[in-house]
Amino acid sequence: MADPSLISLPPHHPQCLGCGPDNPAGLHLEVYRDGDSVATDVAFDARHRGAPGLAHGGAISAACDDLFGFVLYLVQEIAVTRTLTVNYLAPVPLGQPHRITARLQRRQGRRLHLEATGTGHDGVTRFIAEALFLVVDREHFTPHGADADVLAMFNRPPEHC
Ligand SMILES: CCCCC/C=C\C/C=C\C/C=C\C/C=C\CCCC(=O)SCCNC(=O)CCNC(=O)[C@H](O)C(C)(C)COP(=O)(O)OP(=O)(O)OC[C@H]1O[C@@H](n2cnc3c(N)ncnc32)[C@H](O)[C@@H]1OP(=O)(O)O
Repeated sequence: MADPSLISLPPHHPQCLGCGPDNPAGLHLEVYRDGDSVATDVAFDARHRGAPGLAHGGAISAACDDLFGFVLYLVQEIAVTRTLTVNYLAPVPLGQPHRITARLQRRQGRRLHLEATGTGHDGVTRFIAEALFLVVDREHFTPHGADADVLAMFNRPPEHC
């Protein structure tokens, strides 16, 4: 993503399936903030194959889910996926870059309603996603090993995102 007005966001942690640079099985998403939205360019490869030549729906879903996890930086809340719905509008060919853009659609108390769109560089929108994330407290994660540094990233002032 070459636009210098976009702000790079840090990965959730180095081993994250979606964005962790040190996860050998990961998607290695690099995510940017663009105003109230977040975006990533992803080209699914042979590791993400579903039907021959095409991306697996689960890989697409994982990319959307992880990107929604970056909207949390803007909302400044810690939340987890309760529901995730992907509409697969058209097959996603391997090796073709797609831009996924996500944002908060609305908030109702603990409920964060999120939406995303995945569009190829050819201009074709091939998938859209909606998710319900529920805000949780830090104790949701701490028994499983999340440390304070990771958790603090979700509560930084927005100007630092
Ligand atoms: C996302 C990142 C979070 C960051 C955390 C920070 C550090 C962790 C370390 C690193 C993170 C790294 C990577 C992850 C980043 C991104 C990945 C993408 C995100 C994920 O991959 S994340 C994993 C998958 N995810 C889960 O592992 C969740 C498992 N699940 C639960 O842990 C519980 O399920 C929980 C806590 C979610 C809720 O449990 P609960 O008991 O607190 O809440 P409850 O069920 O009572 O619902 C409360 C209110 O929501 C309403 N409600 C419920 N369902 C509804 C529906 N479908 N439609 C409309 N309303 C609904 C109810 O009606 C009620 O409403 P009311 O309050 O008005 O009564």
